[in-house]
Amino acid sequence: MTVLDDIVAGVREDLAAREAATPLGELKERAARRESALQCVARLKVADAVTVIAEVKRSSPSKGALASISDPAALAAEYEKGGAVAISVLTEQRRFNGSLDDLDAVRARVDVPVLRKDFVVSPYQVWEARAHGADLVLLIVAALEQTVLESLVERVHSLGMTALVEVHDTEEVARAVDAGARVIGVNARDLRSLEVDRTTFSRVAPAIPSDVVKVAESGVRGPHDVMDYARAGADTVLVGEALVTDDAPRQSVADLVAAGAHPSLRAVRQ
Ligand SMILES: O=C(O)c1ccccc1NCC(=O)[C@H](O)[C@H](O)COP(=O)(O)O
Repeated sequence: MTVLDDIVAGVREDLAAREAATPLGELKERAARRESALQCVARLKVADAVTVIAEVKRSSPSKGALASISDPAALAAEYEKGGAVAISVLTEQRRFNGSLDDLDAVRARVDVPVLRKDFVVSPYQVWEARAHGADLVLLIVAALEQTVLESLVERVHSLGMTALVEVHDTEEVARAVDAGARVIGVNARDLRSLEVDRTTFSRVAPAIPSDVVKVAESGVRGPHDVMDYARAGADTVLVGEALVTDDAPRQSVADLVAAGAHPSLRAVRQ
């Protein structure tokens, strides 16, 4: 069993408990009372700059505890002030110590789009995401059969949200495109081995169609990595560990945003 298989097995158990506690009809009513989801594509991909998605991440299978984050909304507000175009909130409980309460708190505090970052395997979790105010939902190709992936992308988009479809190789890019992805994330972290290889993006991104937003996920340690991902064609970068372990997250986000807008990148981005 890979790490990803193990995480998904735990997610399915927790999901069954929530489904027993809250009927889908109730979730749909809550979702209907929410304001419409924010449109994300034009916010993630802007002219002349690589944008930054900042993540609320307490722990991870690869590193264990990273940060206690007693007030995820306050951290998200700092990220927003630093210039993050979206906030990623890990809601998986067992391995990342996240929750839907974190998503609620962040949603209530920030005006930028919020990503539900979890291991989504069922339409129920997509409705949950909308009911809790998410604008973006992560779908991991490696965790989903193609027909399930296609139906989840369709469900995310039909609820007005945007699917961030995560891949790790060019075969998965083809599956993501076939499923209708408008935003594709290339994860430098192999979810089976947990190894981080920052060259993954430059190898995989050329297979992504030009009209699809390209997200470079994982492994950003500082501004130089943002610039490397920008040179390799990223439209936006998703950063977790480097920000939650930093004493000055607002300034750190601002530094990454400044790197993404560095004048030397304009030539490569045209
Ligand atoms: O972070 C992990 O160890 C991990 C393990 C297994 C599945 C997913 C995992 N992380 C989720 C992510 O993709 C990252 O949180 C995100 O891309 C930010 O990465 P980083 O900046 O390296 O924290």
